[in-house]
Amino acid sequence: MAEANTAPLLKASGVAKRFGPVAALRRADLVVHRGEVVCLAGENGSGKSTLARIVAGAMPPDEGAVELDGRPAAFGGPKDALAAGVCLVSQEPTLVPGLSVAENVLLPRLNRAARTVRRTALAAQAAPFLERAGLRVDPLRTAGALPPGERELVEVAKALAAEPRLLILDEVTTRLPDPERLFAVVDGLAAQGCGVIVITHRLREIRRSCDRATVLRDGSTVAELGRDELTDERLSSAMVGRDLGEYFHKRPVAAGEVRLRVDRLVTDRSPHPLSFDVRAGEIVGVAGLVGAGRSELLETVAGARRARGGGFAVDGERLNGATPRTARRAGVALVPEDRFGQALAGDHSIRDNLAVPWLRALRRTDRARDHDRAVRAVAGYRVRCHGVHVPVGTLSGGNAQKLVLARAIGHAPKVLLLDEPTRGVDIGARADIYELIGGLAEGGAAVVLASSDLLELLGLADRIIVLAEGRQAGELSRDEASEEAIALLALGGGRTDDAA
Ligand SMILES: Nc1ncnc2c1ncn2[C@@H]1O[C@H](COP(=O)(O)OP(=O)(O)OP(=O)(O)O)[C@@H](O)[C@H]1O
Repeated sequence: MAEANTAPLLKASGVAKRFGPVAALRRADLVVHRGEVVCLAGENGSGKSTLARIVAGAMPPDEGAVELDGRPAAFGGPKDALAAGVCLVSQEPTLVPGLSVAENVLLPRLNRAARTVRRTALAAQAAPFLERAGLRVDPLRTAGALPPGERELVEVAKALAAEPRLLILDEVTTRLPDPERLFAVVDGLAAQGCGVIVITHRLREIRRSCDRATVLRDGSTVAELGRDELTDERLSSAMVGRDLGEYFHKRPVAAGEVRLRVDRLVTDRSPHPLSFDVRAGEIVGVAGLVGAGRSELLETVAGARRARGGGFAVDGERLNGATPRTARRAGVALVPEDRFGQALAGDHSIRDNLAVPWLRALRRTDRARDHDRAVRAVAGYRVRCHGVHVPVGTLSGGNAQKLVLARAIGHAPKVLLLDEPTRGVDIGARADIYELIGGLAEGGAAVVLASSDLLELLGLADRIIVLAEGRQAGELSRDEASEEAIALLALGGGRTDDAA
């Protein structure tokens, strides 16, 4: 017993895993001690999620050993891992959409305990975990009705309710407007002796929350960085193997013709009309907390939701009652937040997914052209894959996101609507994507960028519109914009520009 206590909480050594011809992990090592927060870092496709899933019992390794408290952890599945206190919050959703928020939060416990608990009692039990996760919703609401950001917080609450000894957070913060709140929870868990593995591409979050970092490259552990070594330079050169230099290249603020005019638009989330213009060559940022109405605004302009009032126009042509098809014809492209729900067909190949917007226009498919286009996109966006014939569902999260972008940008849109475009994308590819977005704007497109990554907004946007509870809380020029100014408006402070 004493021996077990001195062993690390988690020790994974020499872990290898193949998926057919793809070696997702070759030789991965990872150690986590009690009370430690360890970052698992690496480029898209380096094997982080695969290692996380093996540790959490979702699949066995082909080779290598996973030990918990010094004992072999041969879990038969995630339930076994959960029973041993290992809990994974993964990149892709696990909530049961038809169940209530409370039932989802308590699902792991419900399996163990009696199932006849009344709904109101469940709501009361779930409430403290929702509160800790920072989500204010009625616990009896149906989980499937929540927007993606709020669903992510339900996932966090569900993990907290499982009272983990080892918590794995795989790209969780990319959907959260206030990652600091989650990191405060992580600090609290670590102080109680819980081990935490954080997977994130945001270097600032690594520095903020982690005691050290284990870096994977091509499926093998290549570096261990201590707390003092968690600098942007050390992290990025360990992950990518090259120096990335400056991320954002400031473009002169463009003053072309108005390309997108949003005119007293009322969306599902914003009963208060929204009005703004985006000129050719401009990148306009949209900031706001979860539930502020960012995604609904973009989806309405892309024709994926019906406008409840007002309208919008592209190059002076009003698009009333737009459908995705009419919006696309008018030159509007959307990169949605929910990549698998709205953008990609997981069972279909990279080639077919990239071809989708052109299929209808061409009326017949040109396989050779689709193939060439896919090969070019995969090379240009550095998508890690084993050929363009593989199903996109087998790609790592960040690589799938690159495909959604490749498809939207490849369509040479007049208006590009980006909803969390770099969610889960690694730092190397992120630099490439920022350059592409900037290039598209310079070519005359009007770009609307909704992001919860404030550095991304501040680095790319010419001006920033801040939404708060479906209302246009204010607009900040490049000179006025700062993290503090955005946060103040997003929290409801500052002026209100109600365009009613
Ligand atoms: N089920 C699967 N079938 C086939 N290939 C897979 C499967 N799951 C993962 N892979 C491949 O294994 C490699 C590692 O993927 P993994 O998701 O672990 O990477 P990651 O480091 O988490 O990437 P990201 O930062 O993009 O999330 C990738 O090349 C991916 O395409």
